[in-house]
Amino acid sequence: MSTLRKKLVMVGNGMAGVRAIEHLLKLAPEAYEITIFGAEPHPNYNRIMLSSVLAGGASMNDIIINDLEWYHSNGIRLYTGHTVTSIDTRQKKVHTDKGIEASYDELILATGSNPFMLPLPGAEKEGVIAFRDIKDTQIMQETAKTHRKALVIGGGLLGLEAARGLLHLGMEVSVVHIHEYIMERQLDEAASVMLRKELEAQGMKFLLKKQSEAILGKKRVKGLLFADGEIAEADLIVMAVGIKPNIELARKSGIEINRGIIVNDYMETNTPGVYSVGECAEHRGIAYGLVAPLYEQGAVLAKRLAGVQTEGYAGSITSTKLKVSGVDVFSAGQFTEQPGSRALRYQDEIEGVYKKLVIKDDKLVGAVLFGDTGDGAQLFSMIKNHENIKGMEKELLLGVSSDALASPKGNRLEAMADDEIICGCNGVSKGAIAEAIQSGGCTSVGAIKACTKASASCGGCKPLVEGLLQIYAGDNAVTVKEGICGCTTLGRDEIVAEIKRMELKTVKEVMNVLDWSNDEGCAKCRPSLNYYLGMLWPEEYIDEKESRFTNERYHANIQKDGTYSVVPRIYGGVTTPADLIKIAEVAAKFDVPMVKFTGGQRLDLLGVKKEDLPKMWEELDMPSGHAYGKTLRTVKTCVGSTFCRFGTQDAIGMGIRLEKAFERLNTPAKVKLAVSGCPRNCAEATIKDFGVVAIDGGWELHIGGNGGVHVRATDLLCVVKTDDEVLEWASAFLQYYRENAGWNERTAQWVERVGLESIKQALDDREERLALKERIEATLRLTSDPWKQIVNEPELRKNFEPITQPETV
Ligand SMILES: Cc1cc2nc3c(=O)[nH]c(=O)nc-3n(C[C@H](O)[C@H](O)[C@H](O)COP(=O)(O)OP(=O)(O)OC[C@H]3O[C@@H](n4cnc5c(N)ncnc54)[C@H](O)[C@@H]3O)c2cc1C
Ligand SMILES: NC(=O)c1ccc[n+]([C@@H]2O[C@H](COP(=O)([O-])OP(=O)(O)OC[C@H]3O[C@@H](n4cnc5c(N)ncnc54)[C@H](O)[C@@H]3O)[C@@H](O)[C@H]2O)c1
Ligand code: SF4
Ligand code: FES
Repeated sequence: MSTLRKKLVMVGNGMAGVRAIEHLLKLAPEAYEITIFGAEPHPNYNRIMLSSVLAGGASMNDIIINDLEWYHSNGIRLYTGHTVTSIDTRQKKVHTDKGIEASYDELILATGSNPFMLPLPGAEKEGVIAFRDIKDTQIMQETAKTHRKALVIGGGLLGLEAARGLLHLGMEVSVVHIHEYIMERQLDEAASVMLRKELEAQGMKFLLKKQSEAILGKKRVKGLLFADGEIAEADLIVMAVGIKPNIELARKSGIEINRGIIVNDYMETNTPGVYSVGECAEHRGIAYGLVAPLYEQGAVLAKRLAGVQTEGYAGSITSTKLKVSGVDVFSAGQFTEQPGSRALRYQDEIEGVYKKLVIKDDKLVGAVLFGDTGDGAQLFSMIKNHENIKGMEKELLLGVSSDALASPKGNRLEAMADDEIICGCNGVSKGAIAEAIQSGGCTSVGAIKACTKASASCGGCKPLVEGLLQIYAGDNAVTVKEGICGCTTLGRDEIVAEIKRMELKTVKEVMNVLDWSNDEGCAKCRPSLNYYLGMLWPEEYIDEKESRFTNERYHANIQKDGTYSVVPRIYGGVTTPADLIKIAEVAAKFDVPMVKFTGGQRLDLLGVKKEDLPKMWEELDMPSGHAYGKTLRTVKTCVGSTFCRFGTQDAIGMGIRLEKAFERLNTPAKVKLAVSGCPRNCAEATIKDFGVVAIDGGWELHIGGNGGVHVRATDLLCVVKTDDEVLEWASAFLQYYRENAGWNERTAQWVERVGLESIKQALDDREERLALKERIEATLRLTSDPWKQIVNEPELRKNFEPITQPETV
């Protein structure tokens, strides 16, 4: 090693510091003789992934970022298990607890944070730990083998990830949170409630608005006492109530500190030759606790040490993604409204999706996503780049398609600068990924992950990595089959095939036999399995109510204010004076705040209290309109030849016949039909899932249409002559859709995915059509009106009594 090299010493062998060294080695490999002291007995590892290790998604070996060979080959002297105890800033020397002394020309303090431990009486007992490092993770893994009850104090990112991991290890887990809403530092109330409900469905319990007072037990923890006098039993308590920058060494050495070690834009402390980077550093009043900003700091520090021109570090906007399998939560920037900003919200209780965008001066400044976080990375990029989004607000809120995100210059990804960071967790830029694809020959996300580490931690950047793969690898891009959710690697077709082959009959059995990673499943797989099992075994399978969304469990559409709606079935949109009088009387008797005609030609009684639902249905004595859930909704008709002078066929008669044939049918997603009496198509049949349009001497049958956000016109399936043929084709089409589409896949998406020709081919053969018709009729014969059942069974009526416990989704 050259004696001309300056001596660089780093205290702390964690993610931020070593990242800065990696950069420095690229910029000036010969400039320094480097020595690193790390208190932990390990080489640099990915702390972020401890959550995955706990939840069974990675092993300890997977999380090593730089192995000992890396230090060796880069000429770095590494002291693991050494804590630096003092710095002599005048002599420029550091000392460790094991008696080592090292002199430096430049010193980096990268000491990270310490977990904040609540100073409760009894906090020193055995079984009370934090969740910060490999040692803590190992203690949790070991404890789960011999003990059952775990309490996690703190419902933030770390607490929830710890709790999910402990559930995976088979423990009973309750999260103790001081506020009413979990993750209040990242989420608004709506998203927080949705998250809690989903985690409850996965088996996690919550003790909210609880102030911990003392830890009980003799040598080992036995329980936790709260300020309200209640006690929760515990064999293990994990504290996850935040972190505090590790500044003790700096304080003792006279380096300027506040909450963290104070640094300027070049990561310099007030002491010449001493720098700080990572969670221990405080820049412009902020000490960050996420890796993306720390990596940005590291890049600036490396340039400074290498003598490369840099504009300095100007602070970061941050984004977070909860790493819990089966739960998609994303938060970025300023997620609450402030004076001068406004928020746009979208909530779909049925799909379990919530989106909120906060906009200021026509720029996106913050976002919260729950249930569908696919757009998170793109939205975050728009926030960071202060892009003007005027005119794009609606598209951004309603499921961003790549078109909506296309910048005026073309695709946003293409327009991004090469040095823009794509993977915040691992600090990987667009340029690095492009190079891995173009020069490194990577053709899949897995290969890019192995080569650059992009998408190796929280996975939030995966959609962007996939996008870059499409741009740079084009047709060579290998898309890897995805599981239906994070609980399994199996796709829809494999699961259905295995259920059939092994004759699996319950949701639990499927999860056990097919090796689900989450014992309780998640909001995506539970309802999917419930549907597939019901579709495959109509006679034996008993619908699992807990696998359904609120609307389907209460057979009513929940409204934004928590009330419900009542929609009786009105076949083909045709009613009678007697039915209208009955509806009006019930609406008046129960003080229904609003009665509205729906787009599906029926009457919607809105604002109904849950407890009134059974009584109202009893008095109405009409079939349920199923205006909720995944089933046949309406059959819209025009007046057809009955009254219209253009009509060539009886559209009303055909509509009523279809609605009576398929009402109560369970389908992968909601299904709407329409019948028009001539090609003028007044019933808008060509934007329905199954549309029937009269022509001279017969009917055109159309499939795969959709109104709403993503409008799609139907494809023509065939032309038939008789009414019976319409029924035959409709039956065959609907059953084929039931048997082949993914749960929650509308016919429009399904037709696009499998192609019109494949459906035509499958239905072309009459024998096959009749077999499908026979199967749908067998299923339909087993259905009954849900409200008739509820009205007549006192046990079922009890579900509608007011409840005080939170509902689970
Ligand atoms: C379980 C878990 C999950 C996380 N998930 C995410 C995530 O998904 N996304 C995200 O952005 N962030 C996440 N974080 C936060 C992220 O891990 C930290 O922000 C990051 O590790 C901080 O890096 P650092 O180098 O500043 O500190 P650290 O990684 O803590 O490294 C500091 C090192 O310095 C050592 N040290 C301290 N004092 C001395 C001394 N005097 N002498 C020698 N050595 C010393 C410490 O032992 C430690 O090893 C997570 C954290 C945890 C614990
Ligand atoms: N997915 C991720 O990005 C991820 C995952 C894990 C950790 N981290 C990072 O690690 C650090 C530590 O995470 P954290 O969740 O501990 O910190 P945090 O500060 O984000 O959250 C702590 C939570 O504990 C709650 N709390 C505080 N005092 C309490 C008390 N007495 N009783 C009950 N609850 C109490 C707070 O209300 C808060 O919600 C953070 O910087 C975090 O960003 C990030
Ligand atoms: S679609 Fe034809 S038959 Fe039906 S109302 Fe319109 S014009 Fe009349
Ligand atoms: S942003 Fe977390 S893995 Fe890429």
